[in-house]
Amino acid sequence: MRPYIFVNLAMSADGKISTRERRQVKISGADDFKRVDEIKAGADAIMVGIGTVLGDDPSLTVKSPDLKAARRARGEDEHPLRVVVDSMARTPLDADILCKGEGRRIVAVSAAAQAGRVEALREKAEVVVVGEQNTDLTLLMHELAARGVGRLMVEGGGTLIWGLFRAGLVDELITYVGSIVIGGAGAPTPADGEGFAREDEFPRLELAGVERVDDGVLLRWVVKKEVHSAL
Ligand SMILES: NC(=O)c1ccc[n+]([C@@H]2O[C@H](COP(=O)([O-])OP(=O)(O)OC[C@H]3O[C@@H](n4cnc5c(N)ncnc54)[C@H](O)[C@@H]3O)[C@@H](O)[C@H]2O)c1
Ligand SMILES: Nc1nc(=O)c(N)c(NC[C@H](O)[C@H](O)[C@H](O)COP(=O)(O)O)[nH]1
Repeated sequence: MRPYIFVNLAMSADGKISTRERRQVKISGADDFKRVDEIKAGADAIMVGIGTVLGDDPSLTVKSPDLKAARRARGEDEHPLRVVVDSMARTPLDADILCKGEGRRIVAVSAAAQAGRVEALREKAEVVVVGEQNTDLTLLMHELAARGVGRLMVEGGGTLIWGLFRAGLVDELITYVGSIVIGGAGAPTPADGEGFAREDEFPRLELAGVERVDDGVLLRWVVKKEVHSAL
């Protein structure tokens, strides 16, 4: 059992999700940010990697008062459960994701995380320990499903997104392509990490939507499920 997992990100026309110094770039336009708020409000949980927390300090809160009221009317917290994948428990205790907006938080660490840091985080969030060195994403998804998470939105960054693809955990990829060029050989992209090397490893996608939004393009793919040859 695991949640339905959809990745939503914005990238420049040349495929970067931030600058080579990992500085956040406003890529989406007003309409796309509004769409992001809507899908965030419709999610049970929203997830980022620790690199995004350290780089952007996002709160991952729902912005629209109407959307927050609709969540409350459904008996839900104003904001989705916020999840940080943080193998070594490096989430700062004053991070916006832990401090801004009411609602539940989970920090997912590995057994290798330093005990003192884990204990300190327990004051601000539920800490889930899954995996030895690296947070085990598959086990984490079972933990989230066990807590009632049916729809999980992943915002990034590139390392986490590649890790999710490698574990076969992505059901849908939504990419907003903005009308800027960022460049930089080392600038983060939607899927970083180790990367796939062999053709037969590449996740295959089915294009489910193409839409002009603001001054860019919104692409929606459904990830094809591997068909294991019947042995
Ligand atoms: N444009 C966008 O839509 C968007 C969205 C989010 C983040 N970003 C950008 O992405 C950059 C951050 O990306 P990043 O790759 O540095 O960091 P990240 O957010 O992907 O976090 C990486 C960390 O998360 C943990 N982690 C990630 N994958 C894991 C896995 N498979 N198993 C276990 N632990 C895992 C590890 O601790 C790892 O160090 C920032 O510059 C941020 O601005 C852009
Ligand atoms: N969809 C999208 N378009 C962008 O142009 C951009 N830079 C991001 N980056 C992802 C980052 O995680 C979000 O920008 C934070 O979620 C905003 O921070 P808040 O949650 O509002 O605190 N995401």
